[in-house]
Amino acid sequence: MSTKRSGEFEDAAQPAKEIKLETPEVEPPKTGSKTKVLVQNLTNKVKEADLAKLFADNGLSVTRINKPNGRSTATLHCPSVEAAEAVAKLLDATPDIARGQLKCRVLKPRDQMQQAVIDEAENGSDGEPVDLALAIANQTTPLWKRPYFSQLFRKRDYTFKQLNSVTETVMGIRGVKPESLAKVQWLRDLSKVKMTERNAGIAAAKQRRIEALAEVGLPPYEELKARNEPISPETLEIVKSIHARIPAPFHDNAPCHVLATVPSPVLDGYRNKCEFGFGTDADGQPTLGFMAGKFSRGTVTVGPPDLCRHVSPVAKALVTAMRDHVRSHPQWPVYNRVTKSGVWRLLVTRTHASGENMVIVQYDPTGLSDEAKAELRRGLCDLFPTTVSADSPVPAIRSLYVQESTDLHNGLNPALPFHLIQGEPHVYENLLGLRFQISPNSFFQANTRGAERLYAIVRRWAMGQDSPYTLAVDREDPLRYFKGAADEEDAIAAARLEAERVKRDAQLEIDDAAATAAAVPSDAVLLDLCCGTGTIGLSMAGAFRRVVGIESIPSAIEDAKLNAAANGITNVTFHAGRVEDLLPKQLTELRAEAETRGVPSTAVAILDPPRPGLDASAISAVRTCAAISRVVFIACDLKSSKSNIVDLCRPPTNKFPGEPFRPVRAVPVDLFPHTEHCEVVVELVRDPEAPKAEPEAKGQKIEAEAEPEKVEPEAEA
Ligand SMILES: C[S@@+](CC[C@H](N)C(=O)[O-])C[C@H]1O[C@@H](n2cnc3c(N)ncnc32)[C@H](O)[C@@H]1O
Repeated sequence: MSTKRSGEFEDAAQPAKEIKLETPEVEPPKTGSKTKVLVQNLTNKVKEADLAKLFADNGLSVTRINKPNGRSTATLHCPSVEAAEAVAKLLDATPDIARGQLKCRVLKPRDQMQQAVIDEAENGSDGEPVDLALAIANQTTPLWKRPYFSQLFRKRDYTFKQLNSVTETVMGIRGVKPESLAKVQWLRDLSKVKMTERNAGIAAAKQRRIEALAEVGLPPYEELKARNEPISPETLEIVKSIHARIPAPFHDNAPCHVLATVPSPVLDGYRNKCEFGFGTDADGQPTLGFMAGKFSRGTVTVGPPDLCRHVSPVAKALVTAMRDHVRSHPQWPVYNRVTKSGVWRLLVTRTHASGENMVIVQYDPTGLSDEAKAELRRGLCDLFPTTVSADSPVPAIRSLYVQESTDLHNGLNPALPFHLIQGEPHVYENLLGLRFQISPNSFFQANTRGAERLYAIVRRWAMGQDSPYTLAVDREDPLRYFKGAADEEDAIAAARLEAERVKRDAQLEIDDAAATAAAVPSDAVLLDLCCGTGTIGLSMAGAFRRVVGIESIPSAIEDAKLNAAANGITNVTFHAGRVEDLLPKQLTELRAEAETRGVPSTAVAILDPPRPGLDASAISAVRTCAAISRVVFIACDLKSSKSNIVDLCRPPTNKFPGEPFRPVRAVPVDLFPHTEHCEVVVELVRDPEAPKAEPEAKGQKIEAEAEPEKVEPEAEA
């Protein structure tokens, strides 16, 4: 139960010191790098114009002044460290602008890699309006300026919070009798811990935090606060990350251990599928990219993906080619979402590590003659050829599709036909040694290398085994990174650490795969629920007696069957339909099979629901299926789908019969670097001491007596 007293940490979620961690060598910053001066304790009367005059009178170069009216702080952008130091010196020597003691701090310059990106944003790229590119990057990848280790901590923190709230929700479910709650073993384990034990745990965590902070040269957070001085965003970021990394045990009511976030093997250009909308840029020029802001708030300006770290260079090249094509064909205007007129609507790129690329262009055919449509399609075929010369800026496109749409809804419409206008109908991608066919409308994980890591963990956990990979990441000493963040020289050390980690990760993945290959296949049946095109079930078929995939979209099931045949996998069956409808029949088959074999049949379920989670009836079907002894739940949005975990773990009722599950471990896996999103894997097993089902209560909420004792937030900042 989080009892955070103030929003200080959240307020401090500023971009931390920008350190590139993913390449081994980082040059130390040059003194000529751009930097900022943070000023505090200015009098309210001082305006931006006063400061500008002061600097001009003294011949000092300040490129931008930001002093919000009525505030005592200012941020001054300077072209070099020397200029910033001269500015700070001048301000120190100008007492009449200060309220009490003026404080000036020259920020360390950004490291070279980030600087290059920022320079591009500030100086323009390819003629696009610069601020727009930056705004788009900030919007689509809001964490892109944070060091990667800080992004990983943030995602673990998020997982903790969501799992805490699973416990709290189960404790507060309407109508469940307190004695039923008290019989649920995982809740008992949480609540039986006495206050003294909890406080002892909290005291130990507090001490570990103090030691961790001391190692990076910082005092305890309480001491920092007691100084009554502003704490820099960088310092707060470090404190916050250390506190998140060393949670107060028992104070956090997460029902299981949350392992450290597993990093993505690729940090840049990792998305294999991107959707770019057409529109106009800030100068009214036709373009495509991402919308700057929300259409619902009246924004229609579209900006380029140039600075978006998650978009691959290949996709960016396709966007540039398409933009130039649109600008040179004014007879076909871009679609205007306000007037609902125009032609070009959407460009979807599917660019794969296999080197096979697909492009889908959506346009509005309204008012276009058959000749005009044929000409438009011919133009696209010329723009995206199937073979290209070695020096071509755009790659070869294996599959080129168009979709005609007059929908109000933006995006590809799976119900409308996709017309193949050039090349082959499918592209292929390799994943964990298997080859998967991808159609224009197929779901495929957006980060292929990240998905391999995710599936390898799921496979180990589904087999009831540890993943050497997650354990190694969890054991890693996080302070290595904080030490790296302490000063610029250490930024180089931190980058080396990161390079070491990438190398070690590659080896761990090999070890993980070898351990899986060496393991005796489980006698259990693997139920791949919400299987999409079967990637998870197929990649685990070798580890289980047989695999059953269930998916509600029939075309995905057709792809799954083709993928099984193409990879020579014969111990799988795929069924089109809803989990809640088809699972009971599987249960009957399992029973019949058990009778024939003369041994009880057990099943392990992989549950990979869509973002909002599954309907409660599907969860009820899983609970009812007594043969399912273990569930590996994969949440692409844990906040939205955690009610499924609640329903798996709550005491039995008529609506949710069967033994409840208990979460045993969880791990966030970062498939979406620089964004707030991550996948979370939770392993659940049956709770052996479950109470009997009781009728589902309708009506008022009954407070659970067995609510865990509240603990004073001793170790919380
Ligand atoms: C996050 S995707 C997972 C796809 C697949 N496991 C993979 O990794 O490629 C969720 C899938 O659940 C399917 N789905 C949604 N509701 C369902 C239901 N009630 N029964 C079966 N499948 C469902 C969706 O069509 C979608 O393919």
